[in-house]
Amino acid sequence: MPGMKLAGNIFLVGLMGAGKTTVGRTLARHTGKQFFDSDHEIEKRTGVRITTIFDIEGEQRFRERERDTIAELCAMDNIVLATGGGAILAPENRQMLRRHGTVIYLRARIDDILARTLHDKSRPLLQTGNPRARLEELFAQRDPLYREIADLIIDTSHQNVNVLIARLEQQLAEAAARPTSN
Ligand SMILES: Nc1ncnc2c1ncn2[C@@H]1O[C@H](COP(=O)(O)OP(=O)(O)OP(=O)(O)O)[C@@H](O)[C@H]1O
Ligand SMILES: O=C(O)C1=C[C@@H](O)[C@@H](O)[C@H](O)C1
Ligand SMILES: [Mg+2]
Repeated sequence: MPGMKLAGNIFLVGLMGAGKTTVGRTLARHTGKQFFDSDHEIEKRTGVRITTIFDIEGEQRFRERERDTIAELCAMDNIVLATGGGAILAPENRQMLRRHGTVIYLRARIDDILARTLHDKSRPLLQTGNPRARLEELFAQRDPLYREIADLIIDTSHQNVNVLIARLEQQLAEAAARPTSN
């Protein structure tokens, strides 16, 4: 729904391969907001890929970089932000995202995520012998956290990206028209 008006920031959360980057770019174009991706910002700042940060510094240091980056991006206005899949692990990030914008949880089935990420080596947490088991663990741990902060939950399975975005924009417009309940 190009031209739709929805004030403020929109934050996309969800597992790797849920479509945050893909959906976020288009949503930003349709809403006239600036698009950011926290993973890309971290890569820009460090000058290296996420996998390299994991290899050299470890996941914990990556999470610190991610926290700093999320805090800076949350201080902006009128942006669409695709967050890293694990950004919601830190309670500070969850609080920050809730406070500073509308949070959309893109929910995907494990089978879809496996298919979408099969040939992509850029996600260090999936470079294991059994990516399905890893994804099941991540889903069990994170689904409640994504839900905890979500204003909207969108199921992305069996959805062509364009249809998905149209539905998402319709729900956002409906949510914006409703009196706030929280
Ligand atoms: N609804 C969809 N249907 C089919 N393919 C999709 C859909 N959404 C995204 N994809 C494809 O899945 C892949 C992963 O999408 P994307 O990179 O946007 O996910 P992400 O949530 O940003 O992942 P990450 O957390 O790892 O950055 C891309 O190749 C994208 O084209
Ligand atoms: O799910 C995760 O923990 C991650 C997802 C990606 O977006 C990257 O932030 C990184 O690969 C870690
Ligand atoms: Mg992404």
